[in-house]
Amino acid sequence: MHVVVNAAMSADGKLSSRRREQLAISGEEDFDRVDRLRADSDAVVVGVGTVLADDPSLTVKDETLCERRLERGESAHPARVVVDSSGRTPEDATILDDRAATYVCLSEAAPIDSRMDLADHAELVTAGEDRVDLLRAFATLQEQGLERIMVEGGGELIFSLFDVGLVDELTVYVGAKVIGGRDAPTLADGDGFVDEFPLLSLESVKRIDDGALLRWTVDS
Ligand SMILES: NC(=O)C1=CN([C@@H]2O[C@H](COP(=O)(O)OP(=O)(O)OC[C@H]3O[C@@H](n4cnc5c(N)ncnc54)[C@H](OP(=O)(O)O)[C@@H]3O)[C@@H](O)[C@H]2O)C=CC1
Ligand SMILES: Nc1nc(O)c(N)c(N[C@@H]2O[C@H](COP(=O)(O)O)[C@@H](O)[C@H]2O)n1
Repeated sequence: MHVVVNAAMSADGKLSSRRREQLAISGEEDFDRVDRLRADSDAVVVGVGTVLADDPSLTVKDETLCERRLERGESAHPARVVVDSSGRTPEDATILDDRAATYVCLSEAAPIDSRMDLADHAELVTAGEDRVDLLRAFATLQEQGLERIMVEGGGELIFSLFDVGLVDELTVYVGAKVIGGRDAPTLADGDGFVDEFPLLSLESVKRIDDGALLRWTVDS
């Protein structure tokens, strides 16, 4: 399995404002790059915080890219995965529509009613007692044939993935705006590291739109 985290942040490291509403930080060229990355993935993963804030579709937007996937014998869109310990994904969330397969990763604490509602629209993966055990959940996804994984956020999930050592690659688009706010989400939130910080090797820097795309691999 190969896990790429991709996100867009402001020049001051924020993924969104303190209102936690979806904000376009990427420009047109970067959104096209993200679309290509999705098209080259088996699954696109987000945390339930992103589903509740953004109601994303996580589908491939460019029809030519969908057609190329079909020609390769793949589904038109990669699978979508929500990491959602207690089954808070709303039943009418766009991510549960029938455009692509969806997996919801739950913990054992998820109530039976939520499970039954979600099971009508998604494959359920249960891992962990109170919180999703990411190592076990990702191992189950791999058993389902999902090898090329793209994680699109948000900051809580990204932190946890670094914490358990699941991230192979990090691509960050740094946009030309300052958002600020101590309560605004950043690229890696969670409890934060105080030692044994994950270390990265810078692989490339590219100007895109009016910002910069940074690509790192994660040191083992
Ligand atoms: N600019 C960008 O590229 C992006 C921006 N965003 C923005 O980020 C914000 C959302 O980010 P955020 O609030 O951090 O939410 P996340 O999408 O990271 O979801 C976090 C939630 O995931 C659930 N979860 C389950 N298991 C775990 C685990 N092991 N580790 C971590 N989380 C787990 C938790 O909820 P529970 O305990 O209920 O399961 C947690 O609160 C929004 O404002 C959105 O617009 C989001 C994506 C990309
Ligand atoms: N790459 C990138 N740049 C931004 O500026 C963003 N705001 C995001 N957000 C991510 O994209 C998801 C929306 O996807 P759909 O258009 O609905 O398919 C959103 O939920 C974030 O994960 N990404």
